[in-house]
Amino acid sequence: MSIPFCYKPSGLLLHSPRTRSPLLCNHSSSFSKQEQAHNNWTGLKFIRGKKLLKDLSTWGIGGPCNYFIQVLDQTQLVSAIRFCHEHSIRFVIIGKGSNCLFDDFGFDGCVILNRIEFLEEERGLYRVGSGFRFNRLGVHCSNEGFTGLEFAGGIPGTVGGATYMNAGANGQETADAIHCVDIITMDGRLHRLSRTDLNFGYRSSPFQDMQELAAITAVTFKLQHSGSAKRRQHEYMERRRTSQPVGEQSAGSVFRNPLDVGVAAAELIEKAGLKGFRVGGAMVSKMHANFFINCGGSTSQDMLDLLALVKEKVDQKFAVQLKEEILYVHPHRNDVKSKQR
Ligand SMILES: NC(=O)C1=CN([C@@H]2O[C@H](COP(=O)(O)OP(=O)(O)OC[C@H]3O[C@@H](n4cnc5c(N)ncnc54)[C@H](OP(=O)(O)O)[C@@H]3O)[C@@H](O)[C@H]2O)C=CC1
Ligand SMILES: C=C(O[C@H]1[C@H](O)[C@@H](CO)O[C@H](OP(=O)(O)OP(=O)(O)OC[C@H]2O[C@@H](n3ccc(=O)[nH]c3=O)[C@H](O)[C@@H]2O)[C@@H]1NC(C)=O)C(=O)O
Repeated sequence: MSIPFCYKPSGLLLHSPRTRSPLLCNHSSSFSKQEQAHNNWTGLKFIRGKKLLKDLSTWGIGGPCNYFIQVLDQTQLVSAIRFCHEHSIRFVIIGKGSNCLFDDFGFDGCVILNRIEFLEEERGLYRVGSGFRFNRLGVHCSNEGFTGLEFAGGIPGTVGGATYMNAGANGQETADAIHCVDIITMDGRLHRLSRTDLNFGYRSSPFQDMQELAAITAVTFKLQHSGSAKRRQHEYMERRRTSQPVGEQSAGSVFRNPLDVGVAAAELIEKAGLKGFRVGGAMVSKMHANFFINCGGSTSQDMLDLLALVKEKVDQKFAVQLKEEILYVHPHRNDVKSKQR
């Protein structure tokens, strides 16, 4: 199946979460007892009010979500989305939570944790579940002598997250290796989108603006043979270990590089004298200035304040307006701007 038109990304707001509201139904939840901790729905077990988002994010920040469900295959994912539709519950799909800032107030909708992890391979074509670890895929393909995903080694996200963000490093991007993407739309239908119909950019994908998208379920990558892929993957991993605070609680780069300026966000932040700068438990990494660390006990507000302060200082000093790469998931609303200062 394919969607017969081309999705074009418009101006992106990467700091704005695409918390998806159910489009079809409008009746209220059938759960009468709010204190009920678990619910079964067509065999799926929803955890109510007890799952802490800090345990689902690499930043280690975030309060409880109203509903939580882990899905292991596409059928379960469709059922979970249908459940949200039928009970008018907003939902977000997350992978490793390596690019998300959750709020201490949590999330009043449903968090769907994507664990669709299959891998099918045939002569350079790798069809992978969107919950498959991107790091593991990069190492696996490079070890098998295929080039295109060497940069994925060391990236903490999932294949779905990497496709959604068009993750990149070391001059390679996820989009360059994509052959096609399988998605579920909000009406519950499955579609296969060919790479030629998808416009990607630096850290941008058509999925970020696709109103009818419910979730990416699988991605097929087309890779070429290369005798040097394994060596390159090792080099990239070593470079990452020596330049990024790998063992600390972070969400990778917090700002996108301002391509029009031609200077990395990290360099601007360092030159503004902000390395090691702290707000509460949140700190600009002393190792890499575009990584913000939860040094222990950072609240979401600490991190939001640090983001705002760094933006302000860089703007004052260099007249450059940094844009977030990370996604802030607002606890109640789709509109996050009111929360950011
Ligand atoms: N280059 C590097 O070193 C690093 C790169 N990263 C990148 O950050 C990204 C984070 O990946 P990951 O941790 O898995 O993502 P997250 O769990 O952080 O999810 C982030 C957002 O991506 C969207 N998303 C994730 N999975 C899916 C899916 N299957 N279908 C539709 N939307 C989805 C959702 O957006 P919404 O809610 O708006 O729909 C979600 O809120 C990756 O691109 C990763 O490679 C992260 C750290 C370091
Ligand atoms: C970590 C991420 O991706 C990373 C990816 O791992 C690396 C490696 O290729 O390249 C990007 O970082 P980056 O642009 O900061 O790359 P680096 O090579 O570390 O630094 C760029 C430049 O900034 C300078 N730099 C870096 C860190 C620092 O504290 N100070 C500084 O001045 C470096 O000297 C270099 O001249 C991606 N980030 C973005 C926003 O494009 C992520 O997306 O989460």
